[in-house]
Amino acid sequence: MSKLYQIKKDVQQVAAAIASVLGVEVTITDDALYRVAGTGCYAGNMGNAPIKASLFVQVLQTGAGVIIDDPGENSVCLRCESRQYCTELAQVCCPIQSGEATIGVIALVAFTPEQKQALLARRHDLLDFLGRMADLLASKVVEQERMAELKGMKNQLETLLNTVQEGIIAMDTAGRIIDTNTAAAKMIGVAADKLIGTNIVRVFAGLTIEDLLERSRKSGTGEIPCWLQGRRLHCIMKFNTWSDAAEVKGIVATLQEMETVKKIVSRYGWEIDCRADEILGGSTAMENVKQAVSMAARTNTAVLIRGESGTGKELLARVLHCSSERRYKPFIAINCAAIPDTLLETELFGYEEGAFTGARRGGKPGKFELADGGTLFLDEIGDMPLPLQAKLLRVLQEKQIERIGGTQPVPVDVRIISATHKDIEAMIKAGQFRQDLYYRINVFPVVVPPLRQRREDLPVLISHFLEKYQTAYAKRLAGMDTGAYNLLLQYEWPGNVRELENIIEYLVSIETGSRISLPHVMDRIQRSGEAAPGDMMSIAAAERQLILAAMAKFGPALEGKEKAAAALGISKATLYRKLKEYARD
Ligand SMILES: Nc1ncnc2c1ncn2[C@@H]1O[C@H](COP(=O)(O)OP(=O)(O)OP(=O)(O)O)[C@@H](O)[C@H]1O
Repeated sequence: MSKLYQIKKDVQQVAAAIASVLGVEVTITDDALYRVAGTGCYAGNMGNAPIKASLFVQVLQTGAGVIIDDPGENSVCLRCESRQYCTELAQVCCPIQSGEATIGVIALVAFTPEQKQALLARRHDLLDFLGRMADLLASKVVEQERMAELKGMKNQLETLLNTVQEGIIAMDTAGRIIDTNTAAAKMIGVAADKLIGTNIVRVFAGLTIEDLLERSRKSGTGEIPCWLQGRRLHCIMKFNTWSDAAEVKGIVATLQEMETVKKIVSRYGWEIDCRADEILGGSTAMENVKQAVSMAARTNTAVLIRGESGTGKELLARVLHCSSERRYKPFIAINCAAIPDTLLETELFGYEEGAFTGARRGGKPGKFELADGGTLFLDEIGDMPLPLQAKLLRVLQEKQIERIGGTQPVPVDVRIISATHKDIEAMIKAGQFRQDLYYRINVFPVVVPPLRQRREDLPVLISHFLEKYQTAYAKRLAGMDTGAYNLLLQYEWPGNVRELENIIEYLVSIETGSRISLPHVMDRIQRSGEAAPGDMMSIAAAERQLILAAMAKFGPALEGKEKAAAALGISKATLYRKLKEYARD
């Protein structure tokens, strides 16, 4: 489609205006010689086939205007196919130029002697006038091209905005919505065209204009509470301003639904690195624990995991979550002992804006809301203060929470896994733990025995952590001295698997020789014991057992003692001193 054809309405208007002012007929063709507009006898003959007038061809080729007073006879007309039917008496022809290109021809035609006289009398003025009309049409073409370009850019931008998952709302500085993408309209539940013109503070009831301006000045992010026809829109909003020179012209808000944020956290934060075979240990005790976890994963009931610190309670809780139907939803963990009592309530249940002095703008969701649809792991539940135990019980019964300072209950669907190393039954007797809460959280009990009661698991754990930390420290060791290995097997492990993992990491990191040696192990275990004085006996006992085993193997003779000291990696003097101590006991 030619450039002139795209503005054919304008072209026809110009043709009609010229004809009525000058009293002659007008015809306008495009650069392919198709008639785009015409008056009088030309009016009904538009765009069917290219016209064959050789005069128009010449104007298009030369880009210069022509006046002829003898159509049919003029030398230009000699090549014209319609020459013998030509009824025209005079013509003034002018090219229509757009930049360097000639995009059409505009012509005035006289069919009567009066028209011819009028035309020829003012021929040069008329050529000049036609030149201006041609310029007018050329500028219309440019305008049309710009409009098409702008429309293309607008479509591109709209597609872009509607492709992003975040909601986007543009507004003026008074909060009046100017534009919005489909994601925002969908989140709010109102059609985009209905939102345009509405003030944002009418959509988000908790927002004021002052608040909006302050947030946008600081490019702030926060939750905006919002109730839409009884539905709570839980989203995170970020505000930015846009300016023209130094003046702020408007504000853009981006919205993300909490549900989406939680899905991302859940997907990328956890789902990918959690597998049931991460629980190591083939002892009967551990096999029973693994079986219990896999059974609990098939249910939706509350699980209470009990065991000493470092036995792997959190690991079991994560594996349980990942093996359950909730695996694509969040797993949120909170350690009730690590957070001061006063903060624990807000951490669990969240708060609304203005709930207390210093409360964050827009409020904050609690762990219950973040875990919605997934699992909440309440570690060290035995440390939860009594008043909060009562509130937790109510939430578990009613399956809804109320943020601190909030007025509306928020429904939550959360599976609870709790863990403790405390003697909860004794705490119940002492009035420190609510019995009714205990029944609620202990529907499915799982007990993890301490490492010292399942020593069969030690070899697999030792070799796993050795492998893990050799890779981490980019080292390759030839293994471990027998004495060192035996000490690890005999030690009491009061800190359970966590302590074992820490010690092996330390041993791998400091070892400069090819094998992990007994003195390093003894030294490290000794220091571990110093941190927990109650466990000193177990280290001493392990050491005694080792030395006596070596003596039994190599015999009490001088040579045997020398061999035992060498195998244990200690000096003969130390061996004699130790043996003297044992003899005194
Ligand atoms: N059976 C196991 N197999 C492999 N790794 C384990 C095992 N048990 C524990 N671990 C590892 O030991 C470390 C401590 O485990 P975790 O934090 O789960 O213990 P916990 O009982 O929850 O401790 P706490 O009561 O102190 O919170 C983690 O690095 C965990 O991966």
